[in-house]
Amino acid sequence: MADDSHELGQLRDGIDAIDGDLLRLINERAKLARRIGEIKQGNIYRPEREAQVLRRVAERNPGPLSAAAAQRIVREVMSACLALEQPLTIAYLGPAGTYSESAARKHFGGAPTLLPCPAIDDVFRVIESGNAHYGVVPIENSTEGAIGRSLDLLLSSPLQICGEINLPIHHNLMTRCATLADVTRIYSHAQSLAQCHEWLNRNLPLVPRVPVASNAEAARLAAGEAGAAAVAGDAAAELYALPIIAASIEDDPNNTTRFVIVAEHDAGVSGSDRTSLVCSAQNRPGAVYQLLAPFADNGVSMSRLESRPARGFGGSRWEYVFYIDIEGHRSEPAVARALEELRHRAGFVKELGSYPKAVY
Ligand SMILES: C=C(O[C@@H]1C=C(C(=O)O)C=C[C@H]1O)C(=O)O
Repeated sequence: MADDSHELGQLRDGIDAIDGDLLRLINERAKLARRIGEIKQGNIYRPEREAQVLRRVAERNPGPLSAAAAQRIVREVMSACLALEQPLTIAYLGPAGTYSESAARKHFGGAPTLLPCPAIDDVFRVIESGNAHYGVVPIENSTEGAIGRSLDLLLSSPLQICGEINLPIHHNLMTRCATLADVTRIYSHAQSLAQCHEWLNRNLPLVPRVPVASNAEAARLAAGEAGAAAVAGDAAAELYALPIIAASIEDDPNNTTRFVIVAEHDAGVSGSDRTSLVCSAQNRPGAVYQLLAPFADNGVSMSRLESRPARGFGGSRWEYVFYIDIEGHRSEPAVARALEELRHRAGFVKELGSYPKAVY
């Protein structure tokens, strides 16, 4: 016992010494970042540089910490360093406690001020009016498909995409009830109820499901009403201090939502990038094939193709617009050539931005 405590004491002295070194080094790093901030003009935040830093952390990580754990730590260090250069305000689809908030924190860390917006339209508006630096909006869900409003706004807004965030979506059942048997109604967003319907059918088949505006709103209601439960994420449980009585109840364990970061500019080259664009095709045979040929001809991979009704865009001439994600940055020769050829073929092309692929 005495030896044990002697060894523990030595180990803790070792940890204290390392923490001292870490603190000194982190502050040295912060001074360099601050100096870079003084030299840089305009755009302070560099998504491509942050992606490179995080990728290198995974490549060089000697363990035993997992690459993801090491990346989360460095993400927070960068977040704090960037705040010294420029305190950021990030708009997101609120209210507080939503998955959009979790996505914003995952990407920007703890330092920025987060500004919850009541609708996706408001996220675009506050950035356009200069009341936030960047915005986080959902763009597609692996189970439910595209988020139409975000696609429509990207088409009509001058904002660009400067980054993407993949967030695994884990729904939890949270309630003040002691057991499942005490739950008399379940609040959640309709999409989340749909994503958990097998679990709910199995475990709470007779309990009414009440769709509400957001998962965070569901948690707020469940916190205040006896017998009520909510299906929502960890952030909502924490915000409303609701005990989770069943975790990860989504039917598809790989359920993931992809978010994009919108800003006045897109990002520079990081070495592993994606480019998003939207274009129109006429409603005639072979039109879509014609549109896509420049990518194949230039060896550019396409990672996503989504069509949407043109909805008054471009008069009645175009029936559909196509949202296309390709691999590579618009400044890379093969991508630039493919885009140039596309411009000759499509009635309309809008580049939505080039940005680093999500790192983790
Ligand atoms: C330090 C810089 O500015 C910011 C902070 C970074 C960091 O802490 O590593 C990286 C990119 C920028 O968002 C930089 O441009 O290198």
